[in-house]
Amino acid sequence: MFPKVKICCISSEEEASMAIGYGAAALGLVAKMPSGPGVIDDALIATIAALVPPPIGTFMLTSETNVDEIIAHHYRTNTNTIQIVDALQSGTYKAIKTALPVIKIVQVIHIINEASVDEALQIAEHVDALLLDSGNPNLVLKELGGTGRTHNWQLSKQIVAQCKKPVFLAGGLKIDNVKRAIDIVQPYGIDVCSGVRTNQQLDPHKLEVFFRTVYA
Ligand SMILES: O=C(O)c1ccccc1N[C@@H]1O[C@H](COP(=O)(O)O)[C@@H](O)[C@H]1O
Repeated sequence: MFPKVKICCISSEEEASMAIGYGAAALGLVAKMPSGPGVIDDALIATIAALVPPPIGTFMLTSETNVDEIIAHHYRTNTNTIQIVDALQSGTYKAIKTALPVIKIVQVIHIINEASVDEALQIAEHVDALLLDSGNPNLVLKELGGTGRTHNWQLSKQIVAQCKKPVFLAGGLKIDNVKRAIDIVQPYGIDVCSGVRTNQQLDPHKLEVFFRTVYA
């Protein structure tokens, strides 16, 4: 089976339409971050999300780590999915589910070393899906995604093999490496930002070739 494709860093209604037109199953809308190229403001996230038809997923990427702040952030953007890009510092996933029962929760795990595998498998029990990325939340200026870098796919492969929830693979995916990444990791979905952009704009040619490569 082919993986679902999530196109991230959507920055306008036009980019949303283009990504959906080429076959995106989900769109990523990046809110305020400590670093990264894809950030847009909450009002624009809400505007784009409201225009996206079902069953397309609208993922609001939040760097909030406090559950009350995450819930408040959701109410400002109203996407159907919350992608949490950093580790929870206070509160529980259950509290988010109780407050927002129909909203899907996707937790990002930044693949750093073998310990990331245990972290992923433990957190998977509490969320709807995982997304494996290449950031480093331990840096002084946190990297929470949008790095354009790949990570150790052997660790991601271990997570997919053992995890009972859907797993998206992200981090530096592009036309030249996406097929190999899929063959190795066998993810439920793949997620791309910089690999389908030119000068930070969504590039229709790269998108077309990317989808063709994924579905080959
Ligand atoms: O793009 C950003 O600005 C960003 C910032 C902070 C967290 C996540 C961000 N984007 C996400 O990062 C992944 C990987 O991006 P890339 O393909 O390596 O460029 C992507 O899924 C975006 O969702």
